[in-house]
Amino acid sequence: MQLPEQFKLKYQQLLGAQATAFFNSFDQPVNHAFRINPLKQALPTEVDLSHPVPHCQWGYYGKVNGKSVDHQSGAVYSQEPSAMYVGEVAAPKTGMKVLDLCAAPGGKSTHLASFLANTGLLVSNEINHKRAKVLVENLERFGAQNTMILNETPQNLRKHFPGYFDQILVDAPCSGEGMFHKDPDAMQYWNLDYPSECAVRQREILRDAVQMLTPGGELVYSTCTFAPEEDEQIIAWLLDEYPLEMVPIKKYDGMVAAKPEWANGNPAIANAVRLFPHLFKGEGHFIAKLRLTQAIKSPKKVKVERRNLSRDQQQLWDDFISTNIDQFTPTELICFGDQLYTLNPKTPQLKGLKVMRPGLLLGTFKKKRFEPSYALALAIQPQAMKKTVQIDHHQWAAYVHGDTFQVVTQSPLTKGWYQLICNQQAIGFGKNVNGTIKNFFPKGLRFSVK
Ligand SMILES: C[S@@+](CC[C@H](N)C(=O)[O-])C[C@H]1O[C@@H](n2cnc3c(N)ncnc32)[C@H](O)[C@@H]1O
Repeated sequence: MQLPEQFKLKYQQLLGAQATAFFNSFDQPVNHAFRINPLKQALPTEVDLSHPVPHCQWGYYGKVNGKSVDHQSGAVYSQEPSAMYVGEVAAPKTGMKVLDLCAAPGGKSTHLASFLANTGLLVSNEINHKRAKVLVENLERFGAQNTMILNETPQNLRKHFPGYFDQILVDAPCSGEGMFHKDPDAMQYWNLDYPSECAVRQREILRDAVQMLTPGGELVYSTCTFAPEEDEQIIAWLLDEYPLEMVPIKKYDGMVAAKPEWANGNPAIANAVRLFPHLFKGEGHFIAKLRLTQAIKSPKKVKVERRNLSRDQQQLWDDFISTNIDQFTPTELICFGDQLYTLNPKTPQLKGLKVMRPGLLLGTFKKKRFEPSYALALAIQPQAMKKTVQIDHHQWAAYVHGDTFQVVTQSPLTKGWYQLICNQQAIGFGKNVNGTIKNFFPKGLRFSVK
């Protein structure tokens, strides 16, 4: 690969004897991997689970077919091996309130949701609207029930959530040197000054992030770049500027300590970790974990959002639940227009925020009926449903293409909603009308399986 000349000079100086191996790693095959989704009870069946990633409990080396049941049902999430270590370092505890500040397309958010296991609250935020839509798709497919998705600037979030979160992940926009290998186009933005320009933005984001941490709260900072300006030097600045202490990170084989000598020499920086592609089977990452030792912003008393359903809406939802689902009792509900969502009882008032999803989208009220959402179908375990129907791969292909299809069962199916199951995974809702399953797969997600 033709790396920028100044990039080579810079890393020749920084890495010395290791530089050649580092440059050669850009000519090696890309490392593919995926995580399995612990929120789904059944294991994926179309991927190879014989090569586990040592540093990620749900990680496996290998490729996922984007047009497979495993992918469409959210049973797997493609993620390169070094990016997987970010979620593993964060490892939020169940019940925590967690913010993923730079979240799209959702690799780390889905990983955080795996740890939270439908407890606590995950606020998954993306500043770019187009990317925020992809984030919604990926989180809904993953089936996380406790996630609010926002499309906000860090500055605006800071005003709504002072001192609020137990953990914040800043997977920062960066110069992306670790992407050059997979996507050589990423090189076109690079010049010698680019890392320092990115560092200005990273400091801005972090200034807002630390103010949203509760005392004792954790800040995880990561980049997919090798540039010390965006890695060690950012951590040095954070330690100088704020009451933060480093939390040591376990270094698996091939991972190395961050380099204090590439910043101001503060030895605490070595608690952070570097994943270099010539030493480790992955594209490369920098990860640091810090803890806030004293309050920066005293949390103001947060006014929480309130349930706002009309009596008719409540009745329609209760009827839907009693006919269709055995085990699902969201504590709070909220209507946005005619759409019904779960609402975490700790959710602060949402006025003034660009909300993509206040919680799990349950469905839509349409005149005198309730239509369940695709997101709900993917968030409920088949075992918790009253009515499911097994479909084969041909019927699945018809479903994801947007077609109706027939089902033949020993005793005829009753009228109404069914969760459709293929390879033991929930893949959506269908409505049975005389043996024909009407299709409710969202139009924007349809695809054809060749
Ligand atoms: C490295 S990517 C995040 C990848 C994501 N965490 C994942 O694992 O899928 C960084 C994200 O930061 C967003 N971003 C760009 N400028 C930002 C800013 N000023 N504040 C917050 N986020 C920003 C980008 O749109 C991008 O989606």
